[in-house]
Amino acid sequence: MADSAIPTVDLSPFFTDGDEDGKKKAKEVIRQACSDYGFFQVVNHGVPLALMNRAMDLSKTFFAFPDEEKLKCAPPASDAPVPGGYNKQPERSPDKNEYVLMFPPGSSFNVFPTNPPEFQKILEEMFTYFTNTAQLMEIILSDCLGLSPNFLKEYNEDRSWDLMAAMHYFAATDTENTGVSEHEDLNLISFVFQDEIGGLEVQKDGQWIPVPPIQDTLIVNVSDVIQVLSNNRFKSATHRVVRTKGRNRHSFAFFYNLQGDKWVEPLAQFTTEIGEPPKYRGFVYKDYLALRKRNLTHPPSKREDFINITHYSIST
Ligand SMILES: O=C(O)CCC(=O)C(=O)O
Ligand SMILES: [Fe+2]
Repeated sequence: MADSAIPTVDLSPFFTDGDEDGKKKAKEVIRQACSDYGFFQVVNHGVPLALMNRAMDLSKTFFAFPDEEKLKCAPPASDAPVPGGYNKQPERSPDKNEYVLMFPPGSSFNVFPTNPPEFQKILEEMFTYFTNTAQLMEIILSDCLGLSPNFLKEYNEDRSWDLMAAMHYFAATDTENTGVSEHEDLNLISFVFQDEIGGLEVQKDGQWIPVPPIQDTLIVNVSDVIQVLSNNRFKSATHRVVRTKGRNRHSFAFFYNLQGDKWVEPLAQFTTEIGEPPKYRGFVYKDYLALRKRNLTHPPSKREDFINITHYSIST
């Protein structure tokens, strides 16, 4: 079955001392999944399940409020890299969703709903746990790439651009069902926690594979920066969200990110040191972010003209 093809990895060996064999086996599955798909799921990932369920319930409560209530935490004018707070996709966008976006707890860019009252605290807790799991994941991915386990951590220690979105997708209509159009995430590593409705799909060999909702799992997605650093060893997965008729969908997406001034280019370990040509020219991360934002503010008329990471590809 196509949908069972997304591997699920148990991360518990990484939370207990001594299970070297368990760690090795998990890393082997992750390494393979990252080069085949850029997508896998994890269980026993360290994020408390009661917290995840509570966050999902509160998010459903928030998004069921009238616009007037939700707009109380609309983004104020600020120099944030992306607007924190409540956002709804513009009418002209094919993506029919709304979301609350946050930076790390304590960030001056954050604007939180005050209703339901517990929502802010629970969002902040989710963010902290997601960050811890992402820090574990960056050690695992560094290792899987044959780099020193601290490589990615040392490459970017600045956590101030990390993001989390609580998302709500409207039910599909008779004529359209796009939740999020096909894309690759631009950051380092993404996590998705989806509700029981499903709709997330990942592309492999030109086919769309549904990622079925499995309770208590997190979906892990390798993103563009890892693909560039690894000179395509690991894939940044193309994915999308398809909406369901008659059912609203909720999810959380966490984006473990780079600080905007970071320089991104294929690492020497995957190019000069092994005599392979780089597949990308280098760029400043925030310049790429600005181009991707332009896709949304000034959408090109043809899908193929949307900027993605191939903008920096070196043709061979
Ligand atoms: O809601 C989801 O399942 C995924 C959302 C997503 O891919 C994104 O926001 O980049
Ligand atoms: Fe995404």
